[in-house]
Amino acid sequence: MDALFPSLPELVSRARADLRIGLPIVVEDGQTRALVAAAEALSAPRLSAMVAHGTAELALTHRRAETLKIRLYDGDLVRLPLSPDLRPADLQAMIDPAGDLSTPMKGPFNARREGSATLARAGLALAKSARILPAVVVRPVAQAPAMLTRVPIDAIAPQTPARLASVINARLPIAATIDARLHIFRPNDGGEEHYAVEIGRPDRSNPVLARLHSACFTGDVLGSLKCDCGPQLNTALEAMAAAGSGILLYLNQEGRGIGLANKVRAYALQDQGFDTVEANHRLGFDDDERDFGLGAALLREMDVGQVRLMTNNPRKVAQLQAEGIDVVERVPLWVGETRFNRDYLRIKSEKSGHIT
Ligand SMILES: Nc1nc2c(ncn2[C@@H]2O[C@H](COP(=O)(O)OP(=O)(O)OP(=O)(O)O)[C@@H](O)[C@H]2O)c(=O)[nH]1
Ligand SMILES: [Zn+2]
Repeated sequence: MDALFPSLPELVSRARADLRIGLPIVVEDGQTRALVAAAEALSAPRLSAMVAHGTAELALTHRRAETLKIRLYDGDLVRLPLSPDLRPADLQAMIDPAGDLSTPMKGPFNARREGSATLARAGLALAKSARILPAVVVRPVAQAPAMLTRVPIDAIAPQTPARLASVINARLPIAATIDARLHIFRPNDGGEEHYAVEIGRPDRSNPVLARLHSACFTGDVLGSLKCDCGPQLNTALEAMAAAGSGILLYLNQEGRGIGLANKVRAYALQDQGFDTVEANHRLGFDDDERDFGLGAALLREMDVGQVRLMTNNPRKVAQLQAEGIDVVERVPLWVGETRFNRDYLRIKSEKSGHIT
């Protein structure tokens, strides 16, 4: 029978789906457990039920805490006590920076010092991996309610990478070359699928011309002028076609790993005057939430051990090296500057260390 029960990665997958639809989950650390719900997705009746006992708290990342001027006692996060008469609009104002400038009189907020932040931290990690705002309502409980998904804390540890399996590949003639093949990879934790475009037949005994491209719906599909992703994608494919071979990994890490909805939230903040990094911070995210270990795992899956990597991002080079992929050369990829993305590209080199 045990074979029919959910594995830890499967529980995480369920938990992510539950959070996104506004259902609380139970996070357990030994005998300690709490209900955890995504603040963004909670309906008014569920929010009332979560805060009714007066023991619930709101966990926010240190990035959001900085914007709200909340003193940190837990290092990377804060826990704010929630009163039983909390109104949905007040919660919204704490978690969502959209109204920070129009209603700047929030607070002062005092974070909890007593108790453990372990379950709250796990809840925030899950919310990030579900691509929703990193803001969770946490309520300690003695017993786990039977109908809710229960996740042991060990399953949520960020150092537990998903295993990726090749699903299928097929020939795909594209504008850059007719000699291309599209590969689909699927993780075992219900997360996003990732793709590889293989151009020609790369010789694995030599360094392979490679690119880790992060999904950008606005740039890749709509031709947005706010970033350089579309031109980078096309230029990389054309360079591989010209060289006769190469591998472009298309990683579904939209918005530097925060998801499209949050990226568009960041764009709305950029409309208010914040830059790309400040916008991420106000939403509660770090500058870059991507894990390029994923790229290394896919390259290994495709039998590639050495690459000439097309990128301006030194983090990509460092993370691939750290994961055992030999980056023998960095090939710069500066294309697609427009008057709409000039500041964005400048901020990337000033704040994110991109090599110009
Ligand atoms: N959060 C956020 N993500 C953005 C923004 N603009 C573009 N992105 C995302 O950033 C990712 C592309 O990252 P880049 O920094 O252009 O490129 P890189 O992949 O880090 O580095 P290169 O290899 O040099 O291109 C894609 O996932 C885009 O969706 C933004 O303003 N905010
Ligand atoms: Zn883009």
